[in-house]
Amino acid sequence: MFVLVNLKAYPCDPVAVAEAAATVADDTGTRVAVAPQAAHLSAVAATGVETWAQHVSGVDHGSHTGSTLASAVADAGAVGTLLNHSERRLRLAAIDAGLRAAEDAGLETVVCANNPPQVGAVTALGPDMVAVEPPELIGTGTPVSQADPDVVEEAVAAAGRVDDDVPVLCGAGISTGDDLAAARDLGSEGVLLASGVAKADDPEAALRDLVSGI
Ligand SMILES: O=C[C@H](O)COP(=O)(O)O
Repeated sequence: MFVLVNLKAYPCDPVAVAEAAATVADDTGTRVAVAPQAAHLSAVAATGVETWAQHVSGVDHGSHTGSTLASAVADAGAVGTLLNHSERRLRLAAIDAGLRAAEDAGLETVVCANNPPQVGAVTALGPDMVAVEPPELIGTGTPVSQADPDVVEEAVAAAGRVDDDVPVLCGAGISTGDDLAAARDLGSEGVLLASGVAKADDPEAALRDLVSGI
C-alpha cells in the first residue's frame, strides 16, 4: 500500500512531518510520501522522505509567471506529483498537459477524481495512479472507505475497464489503520490523506496507527 500525505496549506511543520514519515517508512517498510507546499520541497526532500509536489503546471520553460514547473519540482527533490486535486481542479486538457510535463521531468503521477466516472476518464490519459476522493468527505474525518465503500469499489472497476495496470488510491477522511485496511479490502492500492497527519499533535504516532492496518 502507498501512503501519500498531502500537507495542503495546513500550518504544520513540513520538515517534522517529513522526518516522522521517513522514520515510519524505514521502520515498517511501508511506502510513505509527503507532498508539502512547493516552497518546502527541498527541505522536505532533504529529510530523505519520498517527496511529491501537490501540483505541476502543464508548461515548459518560458513566459509562464506563477507556474510550477515539473522540472523545477524534480530539481527540488520531488519524485512525483498530484494533479487535479479537488482543491486544485484542472480542465481535462490541463490534466493531460500536466501529465506530459510530469513525464518529461521523470515525475510519477497521481491524478485525483471525484467519482468513478471521472476515474475512468482520467485513467484514459495515462497517469501512473489515480485517486478517488469524494469532495464532501474531504477533511471530515469520516473515511471514504467506510462512509462510501461502493465509490471505492466502483472507482477500482472504472479504472480497470480502461487500464487495469493503473493502481487506484482512495482518499477523504482516512486516518486510522482500520480505514487503511478497509481501503485495501475494497481494492485500493494506497491512500491519499491530509488532516489525519498534518493536523495531528504527533504525526509519527498517527502514521504508525495508519500503517498498522496494512
Ligand atoms: O489530499 C488529501 C485529501 O484531500 C483528503 O484530505 P483529508 O485526509 O484531510 O480528508
